[in-house]
Amino acid sequence: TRKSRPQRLLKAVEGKATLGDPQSVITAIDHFCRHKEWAMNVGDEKGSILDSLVIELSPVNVLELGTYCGYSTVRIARLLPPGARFITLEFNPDYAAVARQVIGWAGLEDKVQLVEGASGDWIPRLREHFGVQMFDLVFLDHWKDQYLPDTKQLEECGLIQKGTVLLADNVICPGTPDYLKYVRNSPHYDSRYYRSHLEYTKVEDGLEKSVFLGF
Ligand SMILES: Nc1ncc2ncn(CCCCCNC(=O)c3cc(-c4ccc(F)cc4)cc(O)c3O)c2n1
Ligand SMILES: [Mg+2]
Repeated sequence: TRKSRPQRLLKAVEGKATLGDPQSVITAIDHFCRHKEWAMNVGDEKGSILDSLVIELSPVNVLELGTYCGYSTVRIARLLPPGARFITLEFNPDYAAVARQVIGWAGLEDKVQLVEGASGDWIPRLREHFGVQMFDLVFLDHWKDQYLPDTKQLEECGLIQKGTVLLADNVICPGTPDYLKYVRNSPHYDSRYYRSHLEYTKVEDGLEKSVFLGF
């Protein structure tokens, strides 16, 4: 059977990137998505905003919801301080298989724990399974209608505490209206929109950064 798009994306990485060099993996994926086949990575424009926020925050405990091919996983992991821990959840086993290889090609496999499964099932188990107390940064990039229920579940499980930063992709396109309303109207979050474009296109999209102020 014909290879899937993630598998073709991986081939582009293997053909162009340098083993152990995260930047070359990022460049190879962006080139493939811009010139060969569009894919739903956060991309280079929003990726630069993501980079600057990770550098500024220097998070120790990071959670990513929705790994896909591991593009944002590599972007984040390459900037983390030594000793940081990064858990990324992926629902789709085919995406997860590709992401493991992309992360491996970047030489970042020791910094990332890729967990296969649905966020809703895993969030209540993160503390006892991984011994993580709270997250400094949560990057939301999975099903758009899951952003809000998962945020509420993270709050209830005490995995979001004062100072935790939620960074949400696609708040305009495809859009996450209920999540946006919640974080922008809640007195417990200080929210800010970083205007950008849908990856590899001229369509408007952006990232919403929401800092939890504590209950
Ligand atoms: N619960 C749970 N737990 C864990 C999980 N892991 C994966 N999933 C399922 C997530 C499936 C992929 C999510 N991402 C997107 O849908 C997405 C789409 C577009 C887009 C597409 C077409 C257009 F025309 C315009 C924009 C652009 C983006 O940047 C996107 O991120 C999970 N679910
Ligand atoms: Mg996205």
